[in-house]
Amino acid sequence: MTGPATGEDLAVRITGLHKAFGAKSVLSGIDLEIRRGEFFALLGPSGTGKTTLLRILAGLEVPDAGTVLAARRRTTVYQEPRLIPARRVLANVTLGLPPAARDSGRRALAEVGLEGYDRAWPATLSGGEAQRVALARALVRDPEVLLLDEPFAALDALTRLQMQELVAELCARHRPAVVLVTHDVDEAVRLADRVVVLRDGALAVDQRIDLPHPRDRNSPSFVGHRRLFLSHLGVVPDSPHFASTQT
Ligand SMILES: Nc1ncnc2c1ncn2[C@@H]1O[C@H](COP(=O)(O)OP(=O)(O)OP(=O)(O)O)[C@@H](O)[C@H]1O
Repeated sequence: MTGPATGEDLAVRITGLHKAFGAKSVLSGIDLEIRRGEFFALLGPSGTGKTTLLRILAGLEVPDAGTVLAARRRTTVYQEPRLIPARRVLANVTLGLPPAARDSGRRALAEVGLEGYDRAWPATLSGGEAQRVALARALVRDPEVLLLDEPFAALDALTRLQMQELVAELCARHRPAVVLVTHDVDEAVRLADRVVVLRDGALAVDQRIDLPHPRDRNSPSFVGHRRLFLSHLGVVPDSPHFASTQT
């Protein structure tokens, strides 16, 4: 069953979650609680069920067994911006909302660095700008749970870093619970309060990251966390760089 989260502090509570596609078991007995305002990252090899878990949280997929309780206002940002080409930027941001939402739509655009883009057409935007619009569209809905499904994966490396900074800033200001699905270990360690590795249908590591923001990717603690997650992902950190920076 999927329903509203109980308990004042929790944004998500998952108990005994199972999901299979045909004969293939994808999630087997997941228990997970995510607090309000917590930035939670889910790492895992390709095909382990990260997106399936996110889709279950979004209410787009139904579990075979278990209980999924989640705060009511949930919004997803995907790898691709999913804008409607025939609608201008502001109309995309406020899609489905009453006309009075236009002011908050403009404010959300300003928050993502796109002040004055209200009347632009999606086709005229760069990939990074389009993804900023997708973030504004999520923001204007004031989500209690923000679901991020590899939102930076299609961007070039520099834009990705800029977007990570933007998301860190927005989430620190608005404090939704965030569930970030990513392959990028550094992204998870840069952004999250807590990182979980999903392997073979189960949660393999559940690690808090208490480093202050902004986080220095070269600090010994950052490097230590990176090594921990890489080892749980089955990547052996044996390069000279790793050997010289490990803690
Ligand atoms: N609707 C579906 N029908 C059948 N199989 C599915 C369906 N959705 C997902 N799967 C399968 O479930 C498994 C987990 O998929 P999922 O997309 O959740 O993994 P993932 O960890 O997000 O992978 P990636 O990191 O590559 O995006 C895969 O083997 C996938 O093929």
